[in-house]
Amino acid sequence: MVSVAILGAAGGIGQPLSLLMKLNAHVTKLNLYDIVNVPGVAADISHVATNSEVKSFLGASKLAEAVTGIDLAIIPAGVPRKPGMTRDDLFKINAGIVKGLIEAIAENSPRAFICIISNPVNSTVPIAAEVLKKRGIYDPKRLFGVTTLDVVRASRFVRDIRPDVDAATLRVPVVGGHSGNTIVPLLSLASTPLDLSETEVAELTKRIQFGGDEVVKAKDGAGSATLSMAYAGARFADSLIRAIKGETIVEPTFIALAADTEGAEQYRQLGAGALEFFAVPVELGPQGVARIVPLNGDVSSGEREAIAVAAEALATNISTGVEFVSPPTQ
Ligand SMILES: NC(=O)c1ccc[n+]([C@@H]2O[C@H](COP(=O)([O-])OP(=O)(O)OC[C@H]3O[C@@H](n4cnc5c(N)ncnc54)[C@H](O)[C@@H]3O)[C@@H](O)[C@H]2O)c1
Ligand SMILES: O=C(O)C[C@H](O)C(=O)O
Repeated sequence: MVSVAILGAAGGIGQPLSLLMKLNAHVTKLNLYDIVNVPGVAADISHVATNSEVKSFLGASKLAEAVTGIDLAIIPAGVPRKPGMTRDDLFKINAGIVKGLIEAIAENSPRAFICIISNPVNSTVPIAAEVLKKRGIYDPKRLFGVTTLDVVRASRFVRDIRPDVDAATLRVPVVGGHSGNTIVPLLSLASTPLDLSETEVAELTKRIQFGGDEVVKAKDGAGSATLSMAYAGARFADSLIRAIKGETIVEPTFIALAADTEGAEQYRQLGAGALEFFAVPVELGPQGVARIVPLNGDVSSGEREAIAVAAEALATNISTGVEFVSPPTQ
């Protein structure tokens, strides 16, 4: 029995993500919540011949009910980028949306696992943590910023220049955060040695860091990645659900390093320093984060420099999120 709520279910990500979660055989209850259009989406998806029960929740008055009795909330609610915008430009609108949704989850399903897709992830995850801390129910093992799309892109973009590599099984650890130069792919530690030239590493790194921009540009004002994100979000949610049921699965995700203080140490020394949140490879288990997985070798000097750049930007993104909920006292 796994009950999942998708908040922002009628959106560009929400719709295909809801469909993919309907296809997930572990899911028994699927609550679809949005402030517009969700009855049609839920009616449509409810006809798919799997055993889960789909319910529609439209508007703020239904939010509490949508998140009552759930094991897992997946949150793609909020506005996407248009050309020329950074993810940080979304903060003004999305910060308040995420805060409100987390408050409802905290009130009605305080032990639910929470996966945040809404951008800027580097700040919306700290917002969520702060809301949960204020309520005294924060468990860093149960809160995740979904960075799976960066890992998915890394595997696929490597294949573009190494056609002998299997994009579906190649794993490139991606650490840091989820925006521009906070995204740090560790190509030197890919699951298959890639033997890349310096130029190839530089070009691939840049493409992985700014892969989102390719989609924003191609959609030309109609939003950002939705279908690849739904795939990535469904993959992360499936991994988490299977881990809750007892499988051991590793996925990179943006979490509180406090979730595994011992495992975090290697990443702190690599450049995460005192940052509260960082994307790291995480072994998932029945309680969420089971442990932070150590890297399987030494990072290159270029990767170490990229982590330092990421850490500086992340420090600002994280405090912007924290201070949105807990403004500093003068
Ligand atoms: N983490 C990632 O890798 C990643 C990847 C792609 C997109 N994103 C982010 O995901 C978010 C959604 O993108 P999209 O393309 O689906 O946007 P979209 O505009 O197509 O859909 C967003 C949905 O959220 C709903 N919404 C707005 N306010 C809400 C509220 N208070 N409660 C519930 N639902 C609400 C809207 O009605 C809409 O249906 C954006 O912030 C985008 O930047 C993140
Ligand atoms: O690029 C965006 O704004 C959406 C998302 O974060 C992505 O990486 O595709």
